[in-house]
Amino acid sequence: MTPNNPTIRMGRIDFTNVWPLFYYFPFESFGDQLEVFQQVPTQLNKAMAEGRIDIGPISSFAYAEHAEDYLLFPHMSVSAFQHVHSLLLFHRKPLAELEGSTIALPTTSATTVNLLKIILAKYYRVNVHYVYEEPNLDTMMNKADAGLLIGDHAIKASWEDRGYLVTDLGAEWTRLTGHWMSFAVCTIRKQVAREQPELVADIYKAFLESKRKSLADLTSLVNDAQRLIGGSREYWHDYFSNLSYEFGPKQWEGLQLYYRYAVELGFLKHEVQLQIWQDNSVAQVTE
Ligand SMILES: C=C(O[C@@H]1C=C(C(=O)O)C=C[C@H]1O)C(=O)O
Repeated sequence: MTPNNPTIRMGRIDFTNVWPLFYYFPFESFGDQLEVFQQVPTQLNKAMAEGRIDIGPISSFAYAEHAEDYLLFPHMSVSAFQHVHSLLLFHRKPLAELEGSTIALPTTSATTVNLLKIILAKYYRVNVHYVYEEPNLDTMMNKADAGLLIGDHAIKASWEDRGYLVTDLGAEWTRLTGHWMSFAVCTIRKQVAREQPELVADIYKAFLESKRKSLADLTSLVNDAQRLIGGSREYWHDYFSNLSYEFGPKQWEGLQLYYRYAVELGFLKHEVQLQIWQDNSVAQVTE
């Protein structure tokens, strides 16, 4: 990497939920200034932590673990107020009766596994045993009493009725707290924001433009999702319309509550300040 030909390494979540941020992103116009790595969230979280990528959406839980090194892009996230439709716990018994159960967690998720732990510990007060598994519902349910899936794995599993109870963790969070929840946030490594402010600003603007265009007319995204993943056009239209890609005060408030609970339960080592990227400067969100 030289100052004349800087390259930024971008992560792209390998799930449909982020499509609006990337669908109209003009990759060609950035040429070799941009390298893209498409992976599931936990792989991106790790790549970001190890300095192998510089920018892109990661689990909001992973931001909290490295908040001193990253900034958050405003107006970009994968958030919801109530149902998400792709963060699902499949279980044989009601949540309140899970005491002593084994729950299989997917190796793909950081935010939602901790959200489930928070909900069960704080609100249901059940002690359970967690095991990590590849995101396959049949394997999970063979080994455990409940299985959590996220992203497209959750969506596909939700289309087949295996007779399990299904809890949407976004809906459950909002029902219990009255708050929004942001599952993925868009981060930029502070050092890269400092060293390559213009390229970073151009990438940010391109993300916002992709989001604007995608949400203004979902037709192409819906058709592609149906063709590549299945389901109905109505399903995908509702799925994209129901998610929120905004990241502003309402989402910050929900996320800060999640972080506070995560600290309280020992899942995070210390309190988290949200540091928001701005063109050439940084704003800190205080409560
Ligand atoms: C809405 C979703 O949010 C996600 C959940 C994540 C997590 O649990 O760590 C990370 C990124 C997003 O993919 C989803 O996966 O469907």
